[in-house]
Amino acid sequence: MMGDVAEILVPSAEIQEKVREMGERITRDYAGERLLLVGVLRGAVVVMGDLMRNIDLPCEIDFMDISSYGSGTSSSGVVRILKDLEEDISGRHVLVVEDIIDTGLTLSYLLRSLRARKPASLEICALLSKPSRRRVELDVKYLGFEVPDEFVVGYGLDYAGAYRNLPDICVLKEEIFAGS
Ligand SMILES: O=P(O)(O)OC[C@H]1O[C@H](OP(=O)(O)OP(=O)(O)O)[C@H](O)[C@@H]1O
Ligand code: HPA
Ligand SMILES: [Mg+2]
Repeated sequence: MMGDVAEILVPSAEIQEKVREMGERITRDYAGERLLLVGVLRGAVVVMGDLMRNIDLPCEIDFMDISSYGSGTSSSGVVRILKDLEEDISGRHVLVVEDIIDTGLTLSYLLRSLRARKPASLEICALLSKPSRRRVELDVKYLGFEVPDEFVVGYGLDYAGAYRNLPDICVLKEEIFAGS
Protein backbone atom coordinates (compact mmCIF):
# COMPACT_ATOMS: atom_id res chain seq x y z
CA MET A 1 0.00 0.00 0.00
CA MET A 2 2.82 2.43 0.85
CA GLY A 3 3.92 1.99 -2.78
CA ASP A 4 0.79 3.95 -3.80
CA VAL A 5 1.69 6.88 -1.52
CA ALA A 6 3.25 10.04 -3.00
CA GLU A 7 3.64 11.92 0.29
CA ILE A 8 2.99 11.54 4.01
CA LEU A 9 1.23 14.73 5.17
CA VAL A 10 0.78 13.79 8.83
CA PRO A 11 2.82 10.89 10.21
CA SER A 12 1.25 8.45 12.65
CA ALA A 13 3.30 9.67 15.64
CA GLU A 14 2.01 13.25 15.17
CA ILE A 15 -1.56 12.00 14.88
CA GLN A 16 -1.21 10.00 18.09
CA GLU A 17 0.23 12.99 19.95
CA LYS A 18 -2.58 15.27 18.73
CA VAL A 19 -5.30 12.76 19.58
CA ARG A 20 -3.82 12.44 23.07
CA GLU A 21 -3.94 16.26 23.50
CA MET A 22 -7.52 16.42 22.24
CA GLY A 23 -8.48 13.62 24.65
CA GLU A 24 -6.95 15.51 27.56
CA ARG A 25 -8.81 18.73 26.66
CA ILE A 26 -12.08 16.83 26.32
CA THR A 27 -11.45 15.14 29.68
CA ARG A 28 -11.03 18.55 31.32
CA ASP A 29 -13.92 20.23 29.50
CA TYR A 30 -16.48 17.50 30.24
CA ALA A 31 -15.39 16.68 33.81
CA GLY A 32 -18.40 15.56 35.83
CA GLU A 33 -20.58 15.00 32.73
CA ARG A 34 -21.66 11.83 31.01
CA LEU A 35 -20.38 12.27 27.47
CA LEU A 36 -21.77 10.69 24.32
CA LEU A 37 -19.34 10.44 21.41
CA VAL A 38 -21.06 10.23 18.04
CA GLY A 39 -18.84 8.89 15.27
CA VAL A 40 -19.66 9.41 11.61
CA LEU A 41 -19.27 6.14 9.72
CA ARG A 42 -17.16 5.01 8.18
CA GLY A 43 -14.23 7.44 8.12
CA ALA A 44 -14.34 8.36 11.82
CA VAL A 45 -13.94 4.83 13.21
CA VAL A 46 -10.16 5.02 13.50
CA VAL A 47 -9.99 8.40 15.24
CA MET A 48 -12.95 7.36 17.41
CA GLY A 49 -11.10 4.26 18.59
CA ASP A 50 -7.97 6.20 19.51
CA LEU A 51 -9.74 9.28 20.90
CA MET A 52 -12.04 7.38 23.28
CA ARG A 53 -9.05 5.66 24.87
CA ASN A 54 -7.56 9.09 25.61
CA ILE A 55 -10.69 10.37 27.39
CA ASP A 56 -10.56 9.69 31.10
CA LEU A 57 -14.31 10.01 31.78
CA PRO A 58 -17.32 7.71 31.68
CA CYS A 59 -18.33 8.01 28.04
CA GLU A 60 -20.58 6.18 25.64
CA ILE A 61 -20.32 5.85 21.89
CA ASP A 62 -22.84 5.78 19.08
CA PHE A 63 -22.57 5.99 15.31
CA MET A 64 -24.37 7.55 12.41
CA ASP A 65 -23.82 6.65 8.80
CA ILE A 66 -24.15 9.60 6.51
CA SER A 67 -22.93 9.46 2.99
CA SER A 68 -22.41 12.06 0.32
CA TYR A 69 -19.30 11.07 -1.58
CA GLY A 70 -19.92 7.69 -3.15
CA SER A 71 -16.65 6.36 -4.51
CA GLY A 72 -15.22 9.53 -6.10
CA THR A 73 -13.09 12.28 -4.63
CA SER A 74 -15.53 15.22 -4.67
CA SER A 75 -18.74 15.92 -2.82
CA SER A 76 -21.99 15.40 -4.67
CA GLY A 77 -23.65 17.70 -2.12
CA VAL A 78 -26.30 15.03 -1.63
CA VAL A 79 -26.40 13.86 1.98
CA ARG A 80 -28.39 10.84 3.19
CA ILE A 81 -28.78 9.21 6.61
CA LEU A 82 -27.94 5.54 6.02
CA LYS A 83 -27.96 4.59 9.72
CA ASP A 84 -29.33 6.67 12.57
CA LEU A 85 -28.27 6.76 16.25
CA GLU A 86 -29.36 4.03 18.65
CA GLU A 87 -29.42 6.51 21.57
CA ASP A 88 -31.93 9.21 22.45
CA ILE A 89 -29.68 12.28 22.74
CA SER A 90 -32.14 14.73 24.32
CA GLY A 91 -30.47 16.27 27.38
CA ARG A 92 -27.17 14.55 26.58
CA HIS A 93 -23.74 16.12 26.08
CA VAL A 94 -22.93 15.10 22.51
CA LEU A 95 -19.54 15.35 20.85
CA VAL A 96 -19.52 14.53 17.14
CA VAL A 97 -16.28 12.87 16.01
CA GLU A 98 -15.18 13.23 12.39
CA ASP A 99 -12.08 12.31 10.41
CA ILE A 100 -12.23 15.32 8.08
CA ILE A 101 -14.26 18.42 7.39
CA ASP A 102 -13.98 19.27 3.71
CA THR A 103 -16.89 21.28 2.27
CA GLY A 104 -18.67 21.02 5.63
CA LEU A 105 -21.87 19.78 3.97
CA THR A 106 -21.90 16.42 5.75
CA LEU A 107 -21.50 17.90 9.22
CA SER A 108 -23.84 20.84 8.69
CA TYR A 109 -26.58 18.41 7.68
CA LEU A 110 -25.78 16.11 10.59
CA LEU A 111 -25.71 18.95 13.12
CA ARG A 112 -29.08 20.22 11.96
CA SER A 113 -30.53 16.76 12.51
CA LEU A 114 -28.90 16.34 15.93
CA ARG A 115 -29.74 19.86 17.15
CA ALA A 116 -33.44 19.18 16.52
CA ARG A 117 -33.24 16.36 19.10
CA LYS A 118 -32.40 18.87 21.86
CA PRO A 119 -29.07 17.67 23.27
CA ALA A 120 -27.75 19.49 26.38
CA SER A 121 -24.69 20.42 24.32
CA LEU A 122 -23.42 19.66 20.83
CA GLU A 123 -19.79 20.12 19.77
CA ILE A 124 -17.48 18.91 17.01
CA CYS A 125 -14.14 17.11 17.19
CA ALA A 126 -12.44 16.65 13.81
CA LEU A 127 -8.98 15.29 13.16
CA LEU A 128 -8.58 17.18 9.87
CA SER A 129 -9.97 20.27 8.19
CA LYS A 130 -9.55 21.52 4.64
CA PRO A 131 -10.49 25.18 5.12
CA SER A 132 -9.93 26.15 1.47
CA ARG A 133 -12.82 23.87 0.41
CA ARG A 134 -15.36 24.98 3.02
CA ARG A 135 -18.84 25.81 1.69
CA VAL A 136 -20.58 25.98 5.08
CA GLU A 137 -18.96 27.58 8.13
CA LEU A 138 -18.82 25.35 11.21
CA ASP A 139 -17.66 25.94 14.75
CA VAL A 140 -15.13 23.18 15.43
CA LYS A 141 -14.26 22.99 19.11
CA TYR A 142 -11.51 20.36 18.83
CA LEU A 143 -9.45 20.34 15.65
CA GLY A 144 -6.36 18.25 14.95
CA PHE A 145 -4.74 19.55 11.76
CA GLU A 146 -5.48 21.76 8.80
CA VAL A 147 -4.57 20.16 5.47
CA PRO A 148 -4.18 21.73 2.01
CA ASP A 149 -6.64 21.14 -0.80
CA GLU A 150 -5.43 17.67 -1.69
CA PHE A 151 -7.30 14.39 -1.49
CA VAL A 152 -5.93 12.59 1.54
CA VAL A 153 -6.20 8.98 2.68
CA GLY A 154 -5.26 6.89 5.69
CA TYR A 155 -6.22 6.81 9.38
CA GLY A 156 -9.85 6.11 8.41
CA LEU A 157 -9.94 8.13 5.20
CA ASP A 158 -10.47 6.21 1.98
CA TYR A 159 -10.15 6.45 -1.73
CA ALA A 160 -12.74 4.19 -3.41
CA GLY A 161 -13.06 2.23 -0.16
CA ALA A 162 -9.34 1.49 0.22
CA TYR A 163 -6.41 2.88 2.27
CA ARG A 164 -8.41 3.46 5.50
CA ASN A 165 -5.95 1.21 7.36
CA LEU A 166 -2.85 3.27 6.55
CA PRO A 167 -1.52 4.63 9.87
CA ASP A 168 -0.46 8.02 8.40
CA ILE A 169 -2.42 10.72 6.57
CA CYS A 170 -1.16 10.46 2.99
CA VAL A 171 -1.52 11.81 -0.54
CA LEU A 172 -1.67 9.15 -3.24
CA LYS A 173 0.32 9.09 -6.46
CA GLU A 174 -1.42 10.71 -9.47
CA GLU A 175 -1.53 7.39 -11.32
CA ILE A 176 -3.85 5.90 -8.66
CA PHE A 177 -6.59 8.40 -9.61
CA ALA A 178 -6.04 7.99 -13.36
CA GLY A 179 -9.14 6.65 -15.04
CA SER A 180 -11.51 7.41 -12.14
O1 LIG B 1 -17.16 18.12 4.64
P1 LIG B 1 -17.60 17.22 3.54
O2 LIG B 1 -17.28 17.80 2.19
O3 LIG B 1 -19.03 16.83 3.65
O4 LIG B 1 -16.71 15.90 3.58
C1 LIG B 1 -16.34 15.22 4.75
C2 LIG B 1 -16.98 13.88 4.86
O5 LIG B 1 -16.66 13.07 3.71
C3 LIG B 1 -16.08 11.84 4.11
O6 LIG B 1 -17.05 10.85 4.33
P2 LIG B 1 -17.75 10.02 3.16
O7 LIG B 1 -19.10 10.60 2.91
O8 LIG B 1 -16.83 9.93 1.98
O9 LIG B 1 -17.98 8.59 3.77
P3 LIG B 1 -16.97 7.68 4.66
O10 LIG B 1 -16.80 8.37 5.97
O11 LIG B 1 -17.70 6.39 4.78
O12 LIG B 1 -15.66 7.56 3.92
C4 LIG B 1 -15.42 12.17 5.43
O13 LIG B 1 -15.28 10.99 6.22
C5 LIG B 1 -16.41 13.13 6.06
O14 LIG B 1 -17.43 12.44 6.73
O1 HPA C 1 -9.51 14.33 1.27
C1 HPA C 1 -10.38 13.45 1.51
N1 HPA C 1 -10.04 12.13 1.56
C2 HPA C 1 -10.95 11.15 1.81
N2 HPA C 1 -12.24 11.39 2.01
C3 HPA C 1 -12.63 12.67 1.98
N3 HPA C 1 -13.85 13.20 2.17
C4 HPA C 1 -13.74 14.49 2.05
N4 HPA C 1 -12.47 14.87 1.78
C5 HPA C 1 -11.74 13.73 1.74
MG1 LIG D 1 -17.18 10.28 6.63
